[in-house]
Amino acid sequence: MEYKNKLILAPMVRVGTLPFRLLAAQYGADITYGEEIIDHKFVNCERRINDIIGCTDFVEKGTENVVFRTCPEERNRVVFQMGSSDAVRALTAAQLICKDVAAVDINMGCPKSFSISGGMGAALLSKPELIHDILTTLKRNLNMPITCKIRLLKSSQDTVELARGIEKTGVSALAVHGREVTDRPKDPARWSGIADIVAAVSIPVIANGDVFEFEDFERIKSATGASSVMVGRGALWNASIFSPHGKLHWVDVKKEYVRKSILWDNDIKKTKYTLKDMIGHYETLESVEGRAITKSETFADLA
Ligand SMILES: Cc1cc2nc3c(=O)[nH]c(=O)nc-3n(C[C@H](O)[C@H](O)[C@H](O)COP(=O)(O)O)c2cc1C
Repeated sequence: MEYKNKLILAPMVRVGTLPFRLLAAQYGADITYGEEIIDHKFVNCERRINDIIGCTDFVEKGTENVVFRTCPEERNRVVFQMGSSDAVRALTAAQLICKDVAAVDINMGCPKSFSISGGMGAALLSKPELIHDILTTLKRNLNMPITCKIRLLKSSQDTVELARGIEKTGVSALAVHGREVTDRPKDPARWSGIADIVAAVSIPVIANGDVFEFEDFERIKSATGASSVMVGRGALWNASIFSPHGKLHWVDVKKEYVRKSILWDNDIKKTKYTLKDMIGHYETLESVEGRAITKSETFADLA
């Protein structure tokens, strides 16, 4: 997969399932990341072809719990993002998925306590040897692009050193969320921190943070020098941000998301979470619609 000059849907837990990824791609996203999946969970999954819906499922053994659902249409643009703290386990998980996705990414930015306490996500940022171990193990054993997503460290020098170390592992690209681990989402992303990394490495850097309008794609590219751009909340609130023809009204995007969720039999809880975040950005969830979504238990209720 080529990482230059791409518009990319960011990995988002509960949001980045198959219907949302297809939604973003329909509006113009070139590459779509799945929600982070923890390797511990994934190694206990089995691959099943789902002929009824026309997709491929990875289901927790002994259950009907679909951990990851994909379909041939997105094969060449979907990135499987994984949480891991162990090279061998990461490889075992990646080997299960490698034929069904375009690339595998390791999450090195998640600040949540379950990630940090498990040695995953942002915990990796202070363990360059483990980063090296995980990325080189994946790189050597899989014939597909391997990438990772990091946050900024406290000093630009440390971040640049980290990025150079990551580049040496042979990854195909490096996604940089322009915030530090302790920053909150409302704190402005530091595009200058991303620019420092772009100047120091020669692999494609994917710039991420505070892209909310189509025009921001060019703004962040010229501010950072990055070749590609990744969007999180801007896409969650209106996935048509990727369209060069201008954003659609968010209500139309919401309807299309519900339609796709039904079509692909998405996890109802994840659809509800995504819808509430989407709607909550524009209006109160105390509305008739907001309360009805909260109460709904099935797609029939939601529809
Ligand atoms: C609901 C939600 C879930 C997220 N889940 C993940 C995740 O699974 N993996 C990850 O690397 N980042 C995750 N993030 C962070 C985003 O990928 C992105 O780095 C962050 O939102 C900054 O980009 P933005 O300013 O465009 O929103 C999540 C963000 C949101 C809002």
